[in-house]
Amino acid sequence: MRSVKAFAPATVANVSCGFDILGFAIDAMGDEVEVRLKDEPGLVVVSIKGDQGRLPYEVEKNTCAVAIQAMLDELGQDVGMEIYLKKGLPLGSGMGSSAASAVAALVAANRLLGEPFEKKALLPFAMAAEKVACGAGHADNVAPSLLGGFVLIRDYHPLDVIKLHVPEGLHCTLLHPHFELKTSDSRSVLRDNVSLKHSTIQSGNVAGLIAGLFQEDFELIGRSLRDVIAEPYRATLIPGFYETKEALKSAGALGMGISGSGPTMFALSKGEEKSPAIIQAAEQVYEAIGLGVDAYHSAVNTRGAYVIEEK
Ligand SMILES: Nc1ncnc2c1ncn2[C@@H]1O[C@H](COP(=O)(O)OP(=O)(O)O)[C@@H](O)[C@H]1O
Ligand SMILES: N[C@@H](CCOP(=O)(O)O)C(=O)O
Repeated sequence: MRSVKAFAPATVANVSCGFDILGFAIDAMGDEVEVRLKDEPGLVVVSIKGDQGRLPYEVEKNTCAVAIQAMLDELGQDVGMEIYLKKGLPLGSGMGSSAASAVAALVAANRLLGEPFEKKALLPFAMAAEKVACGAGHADNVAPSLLGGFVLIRDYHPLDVIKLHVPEGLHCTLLHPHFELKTSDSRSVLRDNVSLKHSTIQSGNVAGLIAGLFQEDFELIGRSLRDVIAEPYRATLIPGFYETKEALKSAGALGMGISGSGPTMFALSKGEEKSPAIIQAAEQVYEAIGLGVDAYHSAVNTRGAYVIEEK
C-alpha cells in the first residue's frame, strides 16, 4: 500500500493588524499526517493521536478529510485513502491547529496522486476545511502553513496570496495560557462594521508592518502591531491580556498581540535573546492570575509544509 507522510507548521494569523489577511509560520511545532492509498474508494480517518480523544473521525468534520475530499472533488476522482493524524498542536489555541491538519493532509495526498496541483493551488481545499472547523474559510492560517514565511492575502475573490520578505533574525515567542478558545466563539464577538477612523488606523498599520518586513526595520514592525478591529473585543476573552502586553514591552518585545483568535499571544523580537525575559514576564502575570502558561519560541518558518516520508 503506497503512503506519504507530511508535516505542516503552526501559524500566527492576523499578526495584530491584518485580520484574516496576514499570517506567518513558526518552526516550533506542527501536525503530521500520513495518507495511504486503499483499494476501495472513499476516505477513512483511521487514527488520531495527541488529541486526548477529542477530534472527530467523521470525514465531513475532520479537517484532514474535508480538505482531501475537496481536492478529489475538484479532480473528479474517487480515490480511496486512509488518514493517520498525529496532532502536535493544542486544540483551540490560536496557533492554527485545524489548518495544520488540513495542510499536512493535502500535501501528503497531493504527492500520493503524483502532484496534480502545485502547492499554492491547494489553498482553496484547505480553506474549505477551515470553513468546516470554524464557520469561515479564512486563509491566514492555511496559507502560511502551506507556503511558509509571512503571507498576505491581498484578496479572497479571486484569491490573491503574496509571500512577503522575512527579515533575518525576526523571532517569535508564543504564550499559551491554559484554556481553550474556539475560533468560532472568538469570531462571534467581533462587529460587522468598522468606523472610518479605525479603518484608517488599521490600514496604516498593515502598510507599516509590510514596509517594516521589507525594509528589515524592526522598530517599524513592532509599532505596527496595533489592532483596533479585533483585539478590543477579543482581549476581554483573555484574562491578563493587557497586563501581559505591558509586561512584554518592558521585557523587550518589539510588540505583541493575540495569535489568531487566541488565547495564545505572540511577541516579536529581534533575535532570540529577549525570549527568556519575555517568557518570564508572561509567567509572572499568569502566576498572579492563577493560570498556567506554556511558552514556545521560534524563528519564522520559511519552508512551510513538506513531505517527511514516502513509501
Ligand atoms: N484535524 C483537526 N485538528 C483540529 N481541529 C479540528 C480538526 N478537525 C476538525 N477540527 C475541529 O475544528 C475546531 C477547532 O478549530 P479552531 O477553533 O479553529 O481551533 P484552532 O485555532 O486550534 O485551529 C474544533 O471544533 C475541532 O473539532
Ligand atoms: N483570522 C482568523 C484566524 C484564526 O486563527 P486560529 O489559529 O485561532 O484558528 C481569526 O482571527 O478568526
